[in-house]
Amino acid sequence: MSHGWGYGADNGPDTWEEGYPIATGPRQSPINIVPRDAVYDPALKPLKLTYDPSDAKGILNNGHSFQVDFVDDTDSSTLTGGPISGVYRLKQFHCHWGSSDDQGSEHTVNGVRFPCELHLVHWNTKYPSFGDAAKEPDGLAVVGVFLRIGAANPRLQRVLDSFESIKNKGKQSGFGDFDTRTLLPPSLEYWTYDGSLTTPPLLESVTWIVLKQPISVSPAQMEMFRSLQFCAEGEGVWDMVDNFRPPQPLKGRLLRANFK
Ligand SMILES: NS(=O)(=O)c1ccc2oc(=S)[nH]c2c1
Ligand SMILES: [Zn+2]
Repeated sequence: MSHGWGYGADNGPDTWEEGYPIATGPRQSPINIVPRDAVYDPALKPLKLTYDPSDAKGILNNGHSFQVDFVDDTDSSTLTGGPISGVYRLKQFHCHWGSSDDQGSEHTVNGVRFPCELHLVHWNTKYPSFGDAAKEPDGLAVVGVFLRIGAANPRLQRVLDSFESIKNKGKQSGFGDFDTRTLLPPSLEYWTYDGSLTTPPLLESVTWIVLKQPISVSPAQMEMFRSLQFCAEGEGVWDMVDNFRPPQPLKGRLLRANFK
């Protein structure tokens, strides 16, 4: 049985092209963000993120990251404005992180890697579902937030505290009443570009919205991310770390900013 994609030596990002030829496509993510190359676009609207805490459903270890899933059958948790048109619903959030504090993010800024990157995944309600939207060039919008080492972040703690119940792949537990808005930094200034999912199937359906201002995370909190496991219970010990895809070629794409 061919093992699935992952982040190991024999199934990591450099091997993904075998199963997913789009890996070398024209709008792959992540990218290295070079602020001086970003074009300020005054037509870009401010982001409007409206999240209902009661939409939080559960938290899952999917073998690649953890993800917090949301009820998405109404417009109660949405993203509007910014570079997108229409209404996108919050589906899930997850993170990517490193084995040490000097790596872990997927996007980089002037080549600088952050220890962790948060992704808030939304789908365009002009399509019937996330799965349908993920196949469309304007189907998804992911808000990326960098985490940088600093003071412990109390807003993260509720997520981190749930990790002991989802240590291994396939484990899930309830995760209700969570105000996702509290994870965002004070400033919603952003860069935006057309990209893709950063994990297989690498579909080129994502409008990326990467916030300029990071949020904080402490070294001890980063160790809690690293307590998760890639493998299922009883299948050995394989710390869930370095679950990030490195930056991909920009291939002539425009990077815009909603700030000067
Ligand atoms: N890392 S990411 O680009 O935000 C992202 C978001 C949603 C996804 O759904 C599948 S399947 N793979 C995904 C990757
Ligand atoms: Zn992601």
